[in-house]
Amino acid sequence: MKKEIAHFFKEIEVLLTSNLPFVVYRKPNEKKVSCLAQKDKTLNILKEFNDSGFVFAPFDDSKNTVIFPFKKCKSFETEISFKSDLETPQNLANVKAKTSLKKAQLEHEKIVQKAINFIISGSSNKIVLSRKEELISSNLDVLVTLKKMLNTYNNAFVYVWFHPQIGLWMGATPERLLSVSKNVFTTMALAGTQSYKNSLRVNWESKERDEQQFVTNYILSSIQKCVDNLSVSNPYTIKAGNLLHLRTDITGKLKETSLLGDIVKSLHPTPAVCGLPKEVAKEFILKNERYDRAYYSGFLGELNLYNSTNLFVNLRCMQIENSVASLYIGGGITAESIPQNEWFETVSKAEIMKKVL
Ligand SMILES: C=C(O[C@H]1C=CC=C(C(=O)O)[C@@H]1O)C(=O)O
Repeated sequence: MKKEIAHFFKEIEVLLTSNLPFVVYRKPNEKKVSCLAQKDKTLNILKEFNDSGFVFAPFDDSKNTVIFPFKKCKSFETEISFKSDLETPQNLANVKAKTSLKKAQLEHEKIVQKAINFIISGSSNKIVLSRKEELISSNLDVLVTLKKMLNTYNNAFVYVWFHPQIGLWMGATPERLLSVSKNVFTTMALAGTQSYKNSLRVNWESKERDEQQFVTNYILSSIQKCVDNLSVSNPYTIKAGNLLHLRTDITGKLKETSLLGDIVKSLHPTPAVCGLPKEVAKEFILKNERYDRAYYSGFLGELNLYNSTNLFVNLRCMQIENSVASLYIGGGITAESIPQNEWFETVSKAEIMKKVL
């Protein structure tokens, strides 16, 4: 059901106080903002990839994926323009760091160096390492933050997701895990980062080219058996907020015998968020990152909803608990990485969420 913009956000405001599970989201470059609100507080776990609803999956693929089943939800939507004109009153949030950044920098650079040594020893080609940055933010208004994300990040998948047993997550991710519509399959290899300085015409160093090529190769080998008529673009530069990334688009036709669940399982987690070989990198991450990634670098989105599947990788995201906003940020490490540069990359990525707080 389509609603007026003001009416739509009024309903979201009511949902935010209701303690019922819901998600509000807008797909990249679309005007439609959708809401799916579950009618009860059950925590529904995804069992089959032919279910229909909105899924929310953690990084660790041995853990459960949550689904808001379409049948148990009410859904409504609105349309906003591309002119970024949602009114956002001054956000009165008073944001400050909870822990010392200097200490976080030392810790991050230490595990990056450990990963570089591990890679140089021949055990792995690439490992994606991340960290969590906690901010104290009194007076944070989730609705204002959502509107700011919608205004600022047109080409991202923007969302707010809530379940009373899990909490509230929000983000603006530039990375599509996969889309399937009428057997047409689309995915992307996204990696490599540099700051945006008023131009998309930039030079990419071998470190970034290599880390992105690892992702492309991995995706192609994972989907080869399931997809016909594969078409692969050349890597090109895209803008995501204050950052630039390298991206390769991959499309094809799903074979009739291919199962969506098998494809998702073979893709996730891709080397854009985990590394190569996948199991070795995952083990390194779970052992060495000193925190739980939870839903950061998992995936989320529409599963068999309105005749298509649109899943995104949960990046540039944060979790809001009481007055603490936890930002999750990471980057790909290869043999050529320099620990201090990797730290600054996470600092730049953190800006994407800080800008909307
Ligand atoms: C892991 C993240 O970004 C991934 C996506 C794009 C570029 C990346 C990079 O340059 O390392 C990462 O692979 C993150 O934002 O937390």
